[in-house]
Amino acid sequence: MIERAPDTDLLDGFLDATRAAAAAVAGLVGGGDGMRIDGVAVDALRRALESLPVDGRVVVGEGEKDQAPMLFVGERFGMGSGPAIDLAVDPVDGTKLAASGKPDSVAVIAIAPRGAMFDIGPAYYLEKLVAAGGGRELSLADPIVVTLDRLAARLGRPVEQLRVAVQERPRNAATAQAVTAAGAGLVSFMDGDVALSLRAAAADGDLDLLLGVGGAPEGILTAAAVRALGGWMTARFAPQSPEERARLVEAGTDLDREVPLDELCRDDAWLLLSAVTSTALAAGHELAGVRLEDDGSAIVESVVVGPGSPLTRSRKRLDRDAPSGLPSPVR
Ligand SMILES: O=P(O)(O)OC[C@H]1O[C@](O)(COP(=O)(O)O)[C@@H](O)[C@@H]1O
Ligand SMILES: [Mn+2]
Repeated sequence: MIERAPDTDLLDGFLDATRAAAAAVAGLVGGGDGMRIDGVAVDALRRALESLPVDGRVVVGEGEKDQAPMLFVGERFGMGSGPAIDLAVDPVDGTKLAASGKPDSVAVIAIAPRGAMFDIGPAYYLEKLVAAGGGRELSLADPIVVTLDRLAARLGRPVEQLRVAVQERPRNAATAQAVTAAGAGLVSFMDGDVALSLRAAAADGDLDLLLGVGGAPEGILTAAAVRALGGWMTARFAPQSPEERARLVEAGTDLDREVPLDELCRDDAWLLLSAVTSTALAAGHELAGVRLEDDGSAIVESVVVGPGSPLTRSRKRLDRDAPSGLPSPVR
């Protein structure tokens, strides 16, 4: 879809929005106030998106489930003319990690041509399978032991050498147990499944697979990057409360259907993220968390994942007074 691909300047404009979000929360990292972090990041993102030369629409917002500040689904942004771009956004994935100064917290968006990203509707949660090295034969419908055998065969390594990330939640306990019982290495993580999913999709053996139920918006953000990383992903709805289930049923959702990567993201897409705290994305790709300098400027490390450019890194200083820079430094 080259004719509709955002040009380099536009991609950098979107990346600047995540940089502005990371820079805006720099002074709040480790301060314990996750809600404030979310609010400040949302404001900075929204402001940076306003001036982009696009006809922009938010299709996946984040924060509703936790009543956190958010960009709303359906919200329009940009100057109104230019390419029709859909946006999935999580101003800070890993808010708790940022509030406690722990790794893997990122300001993250994904962009794609209009209509390309799967509509999660009223879903808060998805069950996800994210794998390295391609593998459309891997399905959530199979027992985990079968999936691990298939992945091991595809990667040419014994199951014992596979590393499988599972978010540490009671809802994922059986999954974690099945991974361990099959003899694979379990990597439990508390939060931040966008960063962990990218590591799982990258074919470098750092992580080989991510399994379990996590946030639905994070799933769509992840899908945008998995193709470019040469990985595989599949997901299905996994409502975690009767209310969520009822909302999905009301919306006519087929809860049993597994949604493969080419439906989660139907066209070329780009994931753009800036590190709030230090974030490993693949072997040899570790982003430093945002750093505030004495003069009030912020150093932000970022990455773009997209067609033809898996994991393009950058580092940028955002001056306190720059138009697209820090809104007003928070300390
Ligand atoms: O914390 P929950 O409700 O189990 O939801 C899981 C989701 O929360 C996170 O751990 C953190 O997300 P936020 O910081 O955006 O709230 C995600 O990475 C994950 O997908
Ligand atoms: Mn999140």
